[in-house]
Amino acid sequence: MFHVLVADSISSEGLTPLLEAENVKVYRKDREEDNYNPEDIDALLVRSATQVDDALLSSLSNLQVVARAGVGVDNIDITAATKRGVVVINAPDGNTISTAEHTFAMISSLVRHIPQANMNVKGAQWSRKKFIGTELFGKTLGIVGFGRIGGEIAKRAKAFQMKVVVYDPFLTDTRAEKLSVISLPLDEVMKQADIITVHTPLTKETKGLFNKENIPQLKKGVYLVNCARGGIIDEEALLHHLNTGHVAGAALDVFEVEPPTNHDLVQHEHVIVTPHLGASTKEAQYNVAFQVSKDVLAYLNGQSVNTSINLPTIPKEIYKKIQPFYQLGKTLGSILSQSAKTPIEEITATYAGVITEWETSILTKSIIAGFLRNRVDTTVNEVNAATIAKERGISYGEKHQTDSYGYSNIIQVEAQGKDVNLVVRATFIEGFGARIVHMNGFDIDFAPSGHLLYVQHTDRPGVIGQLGLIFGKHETNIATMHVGRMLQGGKAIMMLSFDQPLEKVLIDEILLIPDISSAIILEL
Ligand SMILES: NC(=O)c1ccc[n+]([C@@H]2O[C@H](COP(=O)([O-])OP(=O)(O)OC[C@H]3O[C@@H](n4cnc5c(N)ncnc54)[C@H](O)[C@@H]3O)[C@@H](O)[C@H]2O)c1
Ligand SMILES: O=C(O)CC[C@@H](O)C(=O)O
Repeated sequence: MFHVLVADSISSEGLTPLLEAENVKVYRKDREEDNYNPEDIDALLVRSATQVDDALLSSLSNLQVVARAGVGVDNIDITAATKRGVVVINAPDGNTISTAEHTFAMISSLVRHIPQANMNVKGAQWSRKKFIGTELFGKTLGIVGFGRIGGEIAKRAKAFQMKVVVYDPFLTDTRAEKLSVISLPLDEVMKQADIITVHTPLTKETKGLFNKENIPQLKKGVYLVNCARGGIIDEEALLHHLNTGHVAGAALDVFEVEPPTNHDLVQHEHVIVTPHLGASTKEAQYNVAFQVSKDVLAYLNGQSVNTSINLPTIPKEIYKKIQPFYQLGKTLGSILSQSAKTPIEEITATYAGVITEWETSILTKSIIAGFLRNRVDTTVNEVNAATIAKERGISYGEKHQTDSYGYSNIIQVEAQGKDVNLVVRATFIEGFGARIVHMNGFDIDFAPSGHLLYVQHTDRPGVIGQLGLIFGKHETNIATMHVGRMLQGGKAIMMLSFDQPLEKVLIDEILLIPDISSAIILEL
């Protein structure tokens, strides 16, 4: 049973996939009767109210996934989550239309002074002259950040017969052409626009993108709109230039601190505000809740997710094909980790055959995760494998090759250290399962699962007999046995499997056999 905690106010209808799943129990933080143990929580669902910081992540010690029912993940410490192996999911497009519509409502309200006029009439006044507005028709709208929301705003602006100029360093000419907008450098947008609306995430680059120094470069009488993230337009700078009259007015849905503490700005007669309402429609809240619920359920059930922030996204049809190799990758990493008795500095994964047609980086991460899992005391998975490997000074890489040794697919993993060089090669056979087909120079054939013993010995008569005697004495039944050698009478290996874990004392006895050089227990 998976335990899911819904920490913020999230649409109940949108949670249906989780509420109806038989293997999920949903707790709502705001429902006193919902008692839960933080250490049992597998998945956490939030909007923007809950700060998912390292302290919260550490208190939810079993957490596998955090889902943000919305776009911005700035309330989630992604680095901390990644380090802890927690997958972060969001719902990138469920609230696009609502936010674009809200922005457009803000723009219209701003240039026609609707909120101020509304208050005027409700205050028993009738000041018609005071509220002379500006038409949108023929004006230039500057959109800074031309992603999903920016694009929807452009479409609406076109319907109002506005000229649209945009700035986005990652915008392709094809998309600009498709949406009939003019892509310009930021300083040009700043010079030309009568109204500027920002739709970027809040990053190091976009924090204070509009500031005290550059706001005077905007057209005198410009209108500024921020329905993205507080701080993209510096609040102090905005207030200053509203007071100088350079900025005619501003519409703000988001603030540097929420609820806002800059009262002079909020109360300014040319500023209109809403309490972060961009995504607050029934439709958007249903969409984002439904999207993340489906993804959380999929992730908990070991299926692929559509929109993870810190996990490579694999299309569903590819995921189905790749899944057995993904498990095999973990197993190969684990075999190497258990066989290497000295430090490993470099791991190389080589892929051949059909798998080279797919994205193999996730398989490489699963190998690294399998390798590290036995060695570190934190949870390691494909999310944090790269970070932890780097911390431990282990570099890794991957190659594709054409020679697949006669198999339809091959994964080979090589682990190198100062005194060690280990190689394991495996294949996955549809309907039959995974097989290890090569180990450290020897061709062999065994299923990599269960309780195994990997023995290196000299190919001489009697070695297997002596081993058999030791197992017989300890009443330990050998389930399967595979032998590989290069030359008659030369070095050889054995892979034995057992029905239960092996006792360490048995290994000490085996190592007394003169022709056996090593015996390593592998638990897979
Ligand atoms: N007010 C709300 O309730 C609400 C609702 C949804 C989204 N948002 C916020 O709106 C913003 C945009 O959302 P979206 O869904 O359109 O995201 P998106 O990722 O589709 O678009 C963001 C765009 O910003 C561009 N960008 C990044 N850095 C830039 C820079 N330095 N200068 C110019 N452009 C830059 C990116 O290239 C991208 O095209 C996000 O911050 C999101 O959190 C707010
Ligand atoms: O949860 C909300 O209402 C705000 C969402 C919005 O800021 C987002 O980034 O998706």
